[in-house]
Amino acid sequence: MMNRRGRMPRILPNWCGCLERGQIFGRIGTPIALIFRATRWIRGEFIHEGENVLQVLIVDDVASLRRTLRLTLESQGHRVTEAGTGTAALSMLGSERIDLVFLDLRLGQESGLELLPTMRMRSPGVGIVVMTAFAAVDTAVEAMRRGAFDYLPKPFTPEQLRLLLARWEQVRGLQREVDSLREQMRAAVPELDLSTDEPQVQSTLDVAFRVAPTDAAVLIRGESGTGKGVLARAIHQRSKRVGRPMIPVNCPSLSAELLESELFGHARGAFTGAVEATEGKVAAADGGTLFLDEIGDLPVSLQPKLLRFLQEKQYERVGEARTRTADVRILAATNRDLEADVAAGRFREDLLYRLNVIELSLPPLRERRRDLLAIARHLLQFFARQTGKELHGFTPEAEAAIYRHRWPGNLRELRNAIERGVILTMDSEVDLRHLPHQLAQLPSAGRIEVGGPVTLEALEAEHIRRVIATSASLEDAATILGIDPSTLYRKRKKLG
Ligand SMILES: Nc1ncnc2c1ncn2[C@@H]1O[C@H](COP(=O)(O)OP(=O)(O)OP(=O)(O)O)[C@@H](O)[C@H]1O
Repeated sequence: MMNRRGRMPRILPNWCGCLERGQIFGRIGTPIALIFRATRWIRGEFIHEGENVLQVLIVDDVASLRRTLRLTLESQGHRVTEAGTGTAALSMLGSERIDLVFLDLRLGQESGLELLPTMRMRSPGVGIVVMTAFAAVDTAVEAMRRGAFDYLPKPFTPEQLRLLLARWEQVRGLQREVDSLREQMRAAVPELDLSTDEPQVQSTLDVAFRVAPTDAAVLIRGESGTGKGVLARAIHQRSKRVGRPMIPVNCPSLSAELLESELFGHARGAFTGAVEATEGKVAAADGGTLFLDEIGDLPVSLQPKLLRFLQEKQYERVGEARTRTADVRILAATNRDLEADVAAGRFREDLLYRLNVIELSLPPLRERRRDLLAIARHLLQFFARQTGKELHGFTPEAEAAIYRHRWPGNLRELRNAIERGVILTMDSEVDLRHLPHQLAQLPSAGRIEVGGPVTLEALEAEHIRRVIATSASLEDAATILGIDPSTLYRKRKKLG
């Protein structure tokens, strides 16, 4: 392998082995580290400060071994601190920023293996590499089981160490990427609060979470936008398959042929354009969950194949005779009347029975009056965080309008409306004028109810608006409301 200057690096001797025996660097450790670094700089291998520089803690009861490792690490550009006991190591982990720990498994009377879980608890993101002169596979396995990142047998060469550090850098990079993607997801998708004050929704959630850990097929029914996909994910997250993927398949999005290939995969050359073999979503969901959205739109020709897969866990790729198996839990959702589809011959009855071992039903939002404002406020705070705005909530008029609207698009429509409101407002509240115009239309009679989940302010605003609308003058309205006309004038101005 060539270095950055295009020269072949020399094979490095086993410095660590020498050092363990010779101890010659004990008194002149730092100058030697500088010479090491200068040599590496001349050879074009210099590590810039701040770039890939790790903060390393060496935990070993033998001072000479700590020094040996320290020299090698410092020569590679890293910063090192040392601890001779478990107690000292734990206190450093609690007080300093440490990226990586080299932990000797034999710490005098203490056992590094015993210390490992406490270290991880003290500093969850830290990487721990265990070292021992008594290299044994079972100790290594046990150390990894307790959360060690890697295992380094003693003696080791600088090259072994360099490879290990490079691997740690790679893992750290991936972890950072995962964290940043998670952050982006959190920003894009509201942290969903499934809690509810509606008894019907609560009993649906109770059943959902009771069946979640089993492998039973679940059919979720509800109008479009009622949160069927969200409920499916919540079930998957509470199942024992949570470490494996949940793969969604949108049944109406493709023709029967393409959907079959999307589900079960195809062999190379199975049809025009099939230049490569694909494994399909069933295989991708092996060990996990397959979420079949809009199952009512599954083409009739595909229904027997899905039924067979549900019964026998077996399938074939398109254009291939070989039978394959996959261990997949099926969750399905529909907004259609599947019984009517069965009666009309559009959906197989046996497939319906297989799919709805457990049936869950989500009501439309217009039937979740007790939850409506709580969900709206939750979404407002989510979008406020996302846009960096500090919002106190909705104006009473906005709340009244949210409460009386029928929400034909259900939670999806509500989410979009609140997002729009948060984006448009320049004040500390979201007002009716920031919400979609449909919400500003006059209420159909009786939508806002005394005793409903609505604030006093919203109730007052609605009452004032209706009394003014049906009174001949402001004075008449004030008389009906039992307040001074000037007070009513002020309130009316405030209500816009
Ligand atoms: N409890 C909730 N709180 C806030 N928003 C929610 C909630 N449940 C669902 N949503 C939002 O509503 C939208 C629709 O949800 P989802 O896709 O799960 O509905 P669906 O019933 O599967 O819709 P479709 O039938 O059209 O596929 C999504 O944007 C989702 O984030």
